[in-house]
Amino acid sequence: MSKAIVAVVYHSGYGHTARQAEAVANGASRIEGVSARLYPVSGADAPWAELEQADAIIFGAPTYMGGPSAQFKAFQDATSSTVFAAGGTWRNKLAAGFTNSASRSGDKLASLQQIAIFAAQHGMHWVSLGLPPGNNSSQGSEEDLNRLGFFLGAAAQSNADQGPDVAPPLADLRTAEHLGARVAETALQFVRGRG
Ligand SMILES: Cc1cc2nc3c(=O)[nH]c(=O)nc-3n(C[C@H](O)[C@H](O)[C@H](O)COP(=O)(O)O)c2cc1C
Repeated sequence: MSKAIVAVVYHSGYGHTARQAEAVANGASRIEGVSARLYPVSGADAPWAELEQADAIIFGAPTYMGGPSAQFKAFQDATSSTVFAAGGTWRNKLAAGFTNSASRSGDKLASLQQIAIFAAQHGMHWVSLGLPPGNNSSQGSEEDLNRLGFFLGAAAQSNADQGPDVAPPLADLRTAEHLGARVAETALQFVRGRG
């Protein structure tokens, strides 16, 4: 049976986005035949050889000042030489993204868009969240999957005065798990299609 490797590469300054990243990886590893690997980054150093082995890379960063954190951007910029100029070695891998911030919007969309453009620069295939928006009717609630109503990737919201032990809430972690599982299933389809 075919196997697929899903890498989750993320930055987290204070631990909230790390919770989201763990949920993404848990969702991916639930899919039989998929091995999920978590890679925290905080600048230009990354396990480049291991990322090379991945069939899909899911990128995540907190939204800081309306975009991915500077530490995650430094990782992205490093790929200019380690990946792009080294032969475009991420071409045709799958990609997806997630972000977390304090406000419900907090301009998270700008971070997801930036990550999607980054993936496109590497010739990767973008996998969207694939969930309808939650909590957008009188029947909705804060417990809904995709309660923040994103399509491009998974969003989470962490109250500014709460630590990563309680934030982001379960609904956002389950949304992150959904993204991981969706990318894992798609990665298996790609791997089997190549065989
Ligand atoms: C430098 C900085 C900039 C921030 N900018 C935003 C922002 O633009 N929008 C927002 O909603 N929250 C913003 N926040 C709040 C963080 O996104 C939020 O605390 C998040 O949970 C941090 O994730 P982390 O614990 O993984 O670092 C900012 C926080 C910091 C430290």
